[in-house]
Amino acid sequence: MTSMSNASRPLLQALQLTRQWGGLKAVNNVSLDLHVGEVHAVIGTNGAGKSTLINMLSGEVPPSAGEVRLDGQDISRWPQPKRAQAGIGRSYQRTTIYPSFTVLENCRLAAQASKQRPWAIWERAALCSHSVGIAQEALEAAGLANSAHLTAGSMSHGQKRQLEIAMCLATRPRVLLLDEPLAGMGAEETDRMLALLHRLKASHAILLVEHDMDAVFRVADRITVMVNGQVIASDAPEAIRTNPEVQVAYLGEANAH
Ligand SMILES: Nc1ncnc2c1ncn2[C@@H]1O[C@H](COP(=O)(O)OP(=O)(O)OP(=O)(O)O)[C@@H](O)[C@H]1O
Repeated sequence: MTSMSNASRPLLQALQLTRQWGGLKAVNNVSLDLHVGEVHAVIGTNGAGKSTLINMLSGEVPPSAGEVRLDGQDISRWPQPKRAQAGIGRSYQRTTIYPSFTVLENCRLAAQASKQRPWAIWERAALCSHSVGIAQEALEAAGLANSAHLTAGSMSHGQKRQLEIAMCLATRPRVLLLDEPLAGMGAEETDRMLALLHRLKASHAILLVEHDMDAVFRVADRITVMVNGQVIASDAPEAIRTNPEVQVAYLGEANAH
């Protein structure tokens, strides 16, 4: 079955989202749905508005117009921490790990930061066994259980990106907003990450912004194509591959490089 037949209620929805920077509409009237069980990829040329779209879904950038709904509830005015509490997790293009801490410590800090426990600042961090438990679960899910005691800075680029996903999982999200998780990865690291995304989609709704087209077509259940802030197509991968407008606007250009 393709995503075309997905009749479940979307977990996260963008409804006619627009973000204007001065005279530029970086995101222009974009609507899309994220469902548990699906990887929904958003592709487009540099500056198409993909990161701005993610930032509006995660709460880092307020929309100029339109709505974000979680479980049918309008969360457009919720700040980023409240959205994270409600289950919207995201990874960034840049690396956000602490290189001198261990893999487990990085994950535990992410777990702790996501909880509203103002008094926790007085606890010895290592004693916070609840967070350690969550961190270990996240490392297990991300395939890093055996690397828990490595110093994060000593890991390969691919493992660091896996750690970022683990840190995101440690916040116990239901939605994963992933901004170029495959950037700079070799073939083997890419395979590992795609297998991870495939596993995670069973229990998460995943939005994937990614430039690696081969990878996108391997893992996505639905692909939305953006050009100059607007959606020009949103469909199952095979329909996107053969869509003439997409080929002219994007895939042709991508193939030409
Ligand atoms: N804070 C900002 N202030 C002004 N303009 C911005 C800001 N953030 C993004 N833009 C502009 O909005 C447009 C969309 O940028 P965005 O980063 O969302 O694109 P993108 O599709 O993620 O690009 P890339 O693939 O290069 O990451 C670009 O023209 C960019 O210069």
